[in-house]
Amino acid sequence: MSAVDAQSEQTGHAPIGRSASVAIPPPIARAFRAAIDEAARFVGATAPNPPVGCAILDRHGDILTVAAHHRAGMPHAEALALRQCAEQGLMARAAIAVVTLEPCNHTGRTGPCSEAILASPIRTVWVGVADPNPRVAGGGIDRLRAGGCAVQVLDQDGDVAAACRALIAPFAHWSRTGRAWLTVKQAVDAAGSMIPPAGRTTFTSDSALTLAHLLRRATDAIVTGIGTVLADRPGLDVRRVADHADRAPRLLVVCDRTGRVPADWRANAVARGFDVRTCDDIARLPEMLGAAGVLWAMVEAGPGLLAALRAAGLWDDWLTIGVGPDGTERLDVAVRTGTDTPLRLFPELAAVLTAPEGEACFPAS
Ligand SMILES: NC(=O)C1=CN([C@@H]2O[C@H](COP(=O)(O)OP(=O)(O)OC[C@H]3O[C@@H](n4cnc5c(N)ncnc54)[C@H](OP(=O)(O)O)[C@@H]3O)[C@@H](O)[C@H]2O)C=CC1
Ligand SMILES: Nc1c(N[C@@H]2O[C@H](COP(=O)(O)O)[C@@H](O)[C@H]2O)[nH]c(=O)[nH]c1=O
Repeated sequence: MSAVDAQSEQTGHAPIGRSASVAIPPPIARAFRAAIDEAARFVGATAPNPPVGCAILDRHGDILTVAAHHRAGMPHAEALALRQCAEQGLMARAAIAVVTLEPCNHTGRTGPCSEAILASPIRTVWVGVADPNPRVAGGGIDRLRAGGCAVQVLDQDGDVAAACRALIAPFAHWSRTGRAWLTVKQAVDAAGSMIPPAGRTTFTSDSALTLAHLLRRATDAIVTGIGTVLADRPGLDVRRVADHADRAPRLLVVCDRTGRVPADWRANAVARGFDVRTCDDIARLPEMLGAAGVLWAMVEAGPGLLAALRAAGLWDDWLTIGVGPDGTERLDVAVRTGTDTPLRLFPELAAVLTAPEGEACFPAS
């Protein structure tokens, strides 16, 4: 019996493969954490594919290798992890795969991961969350079971399962609706105003600005309003944080009904690598982004556009950063569609999300 199965037995929880509720044995939880962290490094690089991480363990629960999907067209996490195992001469010891998302069972840009796992010595698979993609939806798990693997899918509760769902929240939303996930990021000063002091475009703290750039890096597109473009001539590019996987958003959408985007600003944005488009009907914005392969977009706009998005219910989560009335740093998150928000991936925000009362703050003047 493996250490991992033994752990289940000692704790009295159902062993791998049963559908009954299971506590995650510590070696498996550790492997999930490693796979989640690796996948999180590529959030913002994989669209239209989801970010996925995979760890391969030996029968004692020791991690042999960890890998993630880097970008569409490149190997899936499981395929890369198996390749690393083989390259390192560790394949004979491979016994358990821990995958944040159900392995695929179709031939897309790469071969089916279920078959790659079945062709290896691995016979136990832990899955963080079933694939919401209708082309996969349970097929990978069924194929693995039919091929002789014991497969355990995590329960809905618990931090590990929540992190696996957070990783694919935009992908799940896009797969079901064709719409991009919209995160509004709003900076406010102590008086509740969004308008920066004269001569400046930002006013929040150093750490808040870093968080804003981390968010830019994690998303696939930035949405702004023509008022902001005209007032700030914003860069909206990723700075302040390293961009190891070339994750900077490629698409920049300006909500503008009157064709006022200045040619020189557009040319600058294009020179920085942006595909600049305009949107004259915000009702169509999520579909427009989704059709462009955007899973997750961040809105950085002024009070005019934010009020319109709020009134139309066109947001999935809403992050307010800045200074509270008492002068202290504030960080509020409102989540519209349950708790499966990708903002959970940011440690600073995970703390806010688990707070009993996440206060929502909506457009300031
Ligand atoms: N603190 C913060 O987080 C931020 C602050 N700002 C600040 O905000 C100020 C600019 O704010 P504001 O002038 O309100 O500009 P916005 O960036 O909010 O852009 C407003 C424009 O959005 C367009 N828009 C509004 N509703 C719709 C709709 N339904 N469909 C399509 N387009 C729509 C309109 O374009 P049209 O006129 O063509 O109809 C409108 O003029 C600046 O001072 C800037 O520094 C900006 C970003 C973030
Ligand atoms: N004022 C404000 C923000 N505002 C957003 O940042 C834009 C400037 O981006 P850039 O030109 O790339 O530095 C600005 O036009 C607006 O969209 N963001 C914040 O994190 N904190 C702030 O205080």
